[in-house]
Amino acid sequence: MAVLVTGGAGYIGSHMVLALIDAGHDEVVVLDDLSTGFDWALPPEVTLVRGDVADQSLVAETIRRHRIDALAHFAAKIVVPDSVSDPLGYYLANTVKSRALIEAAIGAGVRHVIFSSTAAVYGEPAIVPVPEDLAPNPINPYGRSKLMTEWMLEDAARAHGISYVALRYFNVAGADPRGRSGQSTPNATHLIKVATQAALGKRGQLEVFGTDYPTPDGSCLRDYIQVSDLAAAHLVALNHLRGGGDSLTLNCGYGRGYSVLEVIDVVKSVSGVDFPVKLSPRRPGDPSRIIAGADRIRAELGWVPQHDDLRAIVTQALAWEEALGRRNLR
Ligand SMILES: NC(=O)c1ccc[n+]([C@@H]2O[C@H](COP(=O)([O-])OP(=O)(O)OC[C@H]3O[C@@H](n4cnc5c(N)ncnc54)[C@H](O)[C@@H]3O)[C@@H](O)[C@H]2O)c1
Ligand SMILES: O=c1ccn([C@@H]2O[C@H](COP(=O)(O)OP(=O)(O)O[C@H]3O[C@H](CO)[C@@H](O)[C@H](O)[C@H]3O)[C@@H](O)[C@H]2O)c(=O)[nH]1
Repeated sequence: MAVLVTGGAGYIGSHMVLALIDAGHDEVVVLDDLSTGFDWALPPEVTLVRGDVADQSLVAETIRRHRIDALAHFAAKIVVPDSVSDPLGYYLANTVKSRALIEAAIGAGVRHVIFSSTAAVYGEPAIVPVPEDLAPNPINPYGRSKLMTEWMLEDAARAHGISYVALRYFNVAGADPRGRSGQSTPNATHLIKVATQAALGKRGQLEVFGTDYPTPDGSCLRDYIQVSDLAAAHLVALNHLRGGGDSLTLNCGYGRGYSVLEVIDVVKSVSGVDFPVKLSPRRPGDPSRIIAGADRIRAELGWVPQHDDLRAIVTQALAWEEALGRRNLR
């Protein structure tokens, strides 16, 4: 059996590839256009097909040639504020291209799909921690573009007899504890990444986007999940589907929120650097608080996180950022 990982050269996808290799799965094939990913992030035993997920003939040929039964679909555009300024670009990348991929994959014989969805489908939830059965209500084009793909997958799975797990990731952070991969995107916008860059002097300061939210300290609350824990959730989802399990939609988070200001304190404490912080206006598209209802994935898949520790997550992110500096990458 073989798995096709779209976006496998990216941050989270590369950790999924490592998890599959570590688990001894027969064959791992990555489809990636390297728009934000890196071929060097892939171990040598992986086959990289460089191309677009919407190239249906490439997708079909790849699936048939490698006898792929399962698709893990990570490839996407991922920056919430960019989706506000370029909504049509996000609907193309995350919705239209996913439609083409799903169609080609089902046509070529894929039986199982794991989809990278997002907490952004909930928007500004009335309940936190947010349970999966709360009606989605995204407040930015990124969340909408992903929700539409969840719906396409649900409908296509029912019509064509395949099974899927849609994993709604909360805020993904940290790096492979063995130092093999991490968040490498230049000009990344994610808080922990940006804060580690500020601590290492790669950025002059860190901006806090909004201090007037209805939260205890006025900054936004997020649920930060460690990236290898998230990859492990994909592995148990894959085993569930291959074992004949039903389609599922599951949150991936720890069920606890940290404010932006709390995260900054931890990065300062772990790094020992009191980098400059600027209090700035709100960023477009940001919900004030988003925390996972985290019970269902444990109950359905038996997933047990191993890295639920913000200090450890920050330590890994710092170590990876230093390693990137040594590789002369930003
Ligand atoms: N990072 C987070 O906190 C977070 C949270 C929720 C959901 N997600 C989802 O997780 C997935 C992976 O995110 P990431 O943080 O690893 O991002 P990333 O940018 O590091 O990875 C995306 C990968 O997809 C590739 N790609 C993009 N468009 C492509 C296309 N059309 N064809 C082929 N390859 C393409 C890129 O080159 C890159 O390797 C995304 O679907 C994202 O929406 C991420
Ligand atoms: O330099 C920065 C960067 C971020 N933030 C704030 O930090 C929080 C987290 O922001 P960020 O790390 O950019 O993540 P999100 O915008 O919450 O989005 C991430 O988490 C979502 C799930 O919650 C995913 O869907 C997205 O793909 C992923 O980028 C937000 O309040 C931001 O305003 C700052 O204050 N300063």
